[in-house]
Amino acid sequence: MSKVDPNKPIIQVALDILETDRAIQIAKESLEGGADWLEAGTPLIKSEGMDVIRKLREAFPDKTIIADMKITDTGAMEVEMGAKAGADIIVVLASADDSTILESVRAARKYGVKIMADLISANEPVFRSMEVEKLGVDYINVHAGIDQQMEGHDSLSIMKEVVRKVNIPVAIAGGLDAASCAEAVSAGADIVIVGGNIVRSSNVTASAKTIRGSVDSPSTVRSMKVSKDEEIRAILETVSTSNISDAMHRKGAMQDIFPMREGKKMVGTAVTVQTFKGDWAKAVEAIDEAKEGDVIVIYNGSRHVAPWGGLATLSCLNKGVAGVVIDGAVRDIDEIRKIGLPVFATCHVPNAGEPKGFGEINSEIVCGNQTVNPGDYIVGDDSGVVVIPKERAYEISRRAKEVEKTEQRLFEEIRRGATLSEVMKLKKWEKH
Ligand SMILES: O=C(CO)[C@H](O)[C@H](O)COP(=O)(O)O
Repeated sequence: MSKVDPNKPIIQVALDILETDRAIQIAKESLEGGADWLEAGTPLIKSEGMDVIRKLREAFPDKTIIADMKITDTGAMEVEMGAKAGADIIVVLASADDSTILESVRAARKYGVKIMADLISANEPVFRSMEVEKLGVDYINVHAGIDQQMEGHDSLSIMKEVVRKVNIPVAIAGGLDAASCAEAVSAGADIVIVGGNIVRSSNVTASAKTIRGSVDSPSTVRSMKVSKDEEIRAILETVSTSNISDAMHRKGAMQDIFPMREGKKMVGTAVTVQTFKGDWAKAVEAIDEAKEGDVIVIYNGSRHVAPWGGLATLSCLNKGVAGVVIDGAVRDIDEIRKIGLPVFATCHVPNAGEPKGFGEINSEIVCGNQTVNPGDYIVGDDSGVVVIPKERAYEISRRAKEVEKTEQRLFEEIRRGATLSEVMKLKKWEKH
């Protein structure tokens, strides 16, 4: 059942979901899209226990089921549990002690199941893959964990080395999408393990089909190399400020800053301006400093005199500035709305201040009660504005994308008729 045909790579869908009934539904939809193997993900097993394996076995009697138990100790006992619950393949951490791996392999032989060794966080993963092969494991998984992926790790380069060193089937996991699956298969992966990009999709079947297509015809998939900044901006264009706030554990949102025109998304890197009540010189000079794709972020601190209006907004638009955020007032709101550049501010008033020239451009400021440094990523939409420190922009943008994917799936379940409290299993997950 769990054989690997070298000419037909396997798609293993990782059911990293917390509830059995949702996991079974998503498993069905993935299989309809062309997935081959079903993995009970580690969070699913932790949430539901080994019973989830029994339920998956009952629902899918002929399918290969993997229990991603990430065994670190008591190998024999845990493999026995997985096998008796109905798993075909049980995952052991490659970084576990040799004695645990040996015991897992022995128990697997006794109960007629296979062992997959997961190289996640293993020291010297290529060398360890050869060692665990010798210890008798049946498959190797070269894996960048979800937290590691958020910081930019990927498993492809290590996988390319591992496939040259071992003779057992090699799986790859870690944020795979259609493009990276195609690349992995072309580089020799026998099994691609895909979680988020299938199970958190609003159309699981279509997403599994896309992966199937890329795995079966990898040469037709084009992947584009882009810079980190381009990647961050591209992700931030697709997520909301609410997704980002969730990803930052409710940090980063500016207080009392509102869109002056709704329906305008803004993504860019900060040019900061510290000014004083109504003094608009530095705010306007910052337009000359700003580059295309920057957001000018101004602390002005007055609700009664505006350091910004229609002329400055048009000047920004001409320079390709992505938007403006002002802790303070703006004026000419009708012109600003017509020009269409995203402008976020505390309020609007008719009074202009004076261009006195106090303050600074590109120093650390506080705007909307959030610290902003030059180069931080600023995102605005109808919900408000969030600041992402530049050092964590790659990680946070990717985490926000995961939040967005999870919400897409929840929206789909609500569209199908469930209530929010049902899809969230609120009662079950209330804090005790
Ligand atoms: O084992 C896992 C995390 O430890 C995941 O199942 C694996 O990384 C696949 O999920 P994704 O494609 O979302 O990374």
